[in-house]
Amino acid sequence: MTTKIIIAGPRGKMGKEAVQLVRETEAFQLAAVVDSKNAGKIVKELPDMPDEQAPVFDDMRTCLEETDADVLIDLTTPAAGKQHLELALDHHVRPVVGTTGFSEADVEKLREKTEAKELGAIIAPNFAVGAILMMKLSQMAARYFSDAEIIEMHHDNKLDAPSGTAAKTASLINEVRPHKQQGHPDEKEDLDGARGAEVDGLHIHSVRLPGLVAHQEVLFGGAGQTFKIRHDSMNRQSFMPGVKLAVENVLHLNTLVYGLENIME
Ligand SMILES: NC(=O)C1=CN([C@@H]2O[C@H](COP(=O)(O)OP(=O)(O)OC[C@H]3O[C@@H](n4cnc5c(N)ncnc54)[C@H](O)[C@@H]3O)[C@@H](O)[C@H]2O)C=CC1
Ligand SMILES: O=C(O)C1=N[C@H](C(=O)O)C[C@H](O)C1
Repeated sequence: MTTKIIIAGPRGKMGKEAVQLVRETEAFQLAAVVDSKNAGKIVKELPDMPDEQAPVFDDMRTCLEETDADVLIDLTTPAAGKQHLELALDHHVRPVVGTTGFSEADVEKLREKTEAKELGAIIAPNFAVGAILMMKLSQMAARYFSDAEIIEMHHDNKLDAPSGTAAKTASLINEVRPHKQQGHPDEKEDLDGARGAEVDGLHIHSVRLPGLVAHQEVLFGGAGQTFKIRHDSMNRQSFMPGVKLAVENVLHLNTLVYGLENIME
C-alpha cells in the first residue's frame, strides 16, 4: 500500500530532507506540499527542488480539501504547526509533527482531539535515534542523580527556546525524581537569565551560534562526581530514519504519541 504524504515547509532545512526521504521510499508518495508562498506551482519549480510533480499550496485548509492524503509531515514554525495539526485532524489526515515549540497544554489539547476522532498523530520533539537514547538514558540516570542541568545548543536560525528536545528531556527527568529546587536556596541572579530557564526546579540553558546544528548535554551531579550524556546531530539526515518510522507507525495509531521513544522497539 502506498502512503500519500503532504509536507508542510518543503523549502526549509528539514522540509528539503523530508521531500528527499519521501521520494526515496518506495511505499511513500508525495501528494502535495504546503509552502509559505508559491501556490499554483509544482514542486520542481521551487528553487533547489527535485524533479517532482506534486502541487504546491500556500494554505493548509485548501491543500487538505483538494488532496487525497494519509499523512501530513509538518516542519514549519510553532504557530503554523499548531494550526496545521488541528486542520489535518479535521480532514482525517494523520499528522507527524517535527515542528517544535508546543507547550504541555498544547499537547494535552491535541491528545483530546485525536482521542475524540480516534485518529493517530505523532509529535516528535526529536527524530534522531541518538537523541531519543539521550532522553531515555537521562531519565534512567535521574533515578540515581536527582540534580541535573540541560545545555542545548543550536544554530542561530532557531525560533523557539528552549528546544523541544530540552523541554521533553526535562519532563522525562521530572517524571522520575521527587520535586527538587536545584542550586543554593538563597541563590540570586545578578544578571537576569544567568541561571537559564527553569522547569520544576531543573535548569535549561539555550545556546544559539552559527556553525551549530543540534546538540544537547545533560549534566548530572552527585557528591564527588558528575555524569554527562551528550548527543550531536551533525546534519539533518540524522532525523530522517525517525521521520520514516513515525510515518509508518502513525497509520496504526488512534491517539496522540508525544515522543518517538514511545514507538521505538
Ligand atoms: N523533530 C525534529 O527532529 C526536528 C525538528 N525541527 C523543527 O522543525 C521546524 C523546522 O525547522 P527547519 O527546517 O530547521 O526550519 P526552516 O526555517 O529551515 O524551515 C521552515 C520552513 O517552514 C516554512 N513555513 C513557515 N510558515 C509556514 C506556513 N504557514 N505554511 C507552510 N510553510 C511555512 C518556511 O517558509 C520555511 O521554509 C522547527 O520547528 C524545528 O525546531 C528541526 C530539526 C529536527
Ligand atoms: O530547530 C532545530 O534545528 C531542531 N529542533 C528540534 C528541537 O527543538 O529540539 C530538534 C533538534 O534539536 C533540531
